Amino acid sequence: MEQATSNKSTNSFLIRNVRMDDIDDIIMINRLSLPENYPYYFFVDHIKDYGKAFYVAEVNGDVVGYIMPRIELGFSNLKNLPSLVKKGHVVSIAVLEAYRNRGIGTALLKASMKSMKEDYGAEEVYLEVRVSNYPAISVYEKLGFMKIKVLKHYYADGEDAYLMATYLT
Ligand SMILES: CC(=O)SCCNC(=O)CCNC(=O)[C@H](O)C(C)(C)COP(=O)(O)OP(=O)(O)OC[C@H]1O[C@@H](n2cnc3c(N)ncnc32)[C@H](O)[C@@H]1OP(=O)(O)O
Ligand SMILES: [Zn+2]
Repeated sequence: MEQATSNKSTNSFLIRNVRMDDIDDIIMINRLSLPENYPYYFFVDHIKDYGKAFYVAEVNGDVVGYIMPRIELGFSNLKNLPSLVKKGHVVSIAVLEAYRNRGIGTALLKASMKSMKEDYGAEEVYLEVRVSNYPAISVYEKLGFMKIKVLKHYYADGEDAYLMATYLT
């Protein structure tokens, strides 16, 4: 009983909108989790411009994950249209290793996708992911993303990316 209660509390997390004072935690998580890193102002600009769809995950008051999005006007990745559409772009998502596989990444992405649609009017969402990144691809597929095409040598080390996209409904 005691054990069950404590397990439950260690596995619970909170998803909330980003604040400017989360930035140092986000940069730390980004550097620990991914080889794709960005300058400080890049995070500041995304918090300022797309903050409603930018979320962090907290466990016991500590930030342990983030999703950093952007909203763009561009050609649809899903339909062959001559006109431009509003698209959410997942620039970066990461959860500290010790907190993975308990639903945090899925919850961050779900929250951001909802805001992309409801707060920014985006019709679809896309991202790039390393072809070898099975955990990330499984999260994206679970939320309806499809592999649209392979972007050859997309990453600095030469690895290919999948461009993945889905409708925001
Ligand atoms: C656009 C981009 O940013 S692409 C780069 C994505 N980020 C990274 O790669 C950074 C390092 N990775 C991470 O931070 C995390 O793994 C994330 C953000 C991708 C996922 O976060 P998590 O909190 O672990 O996600 P969550 O718990 O919701 O789901 C993980 C899923 O991966 C699955 N998984 C774990 N390991 C593997 C594996 N080796 N192969 C296939 N699936 C796997 C789990 O089964 C789980 O799916 P399920 O819920 O259907 O069982
Ligand atoms: Zn991208």
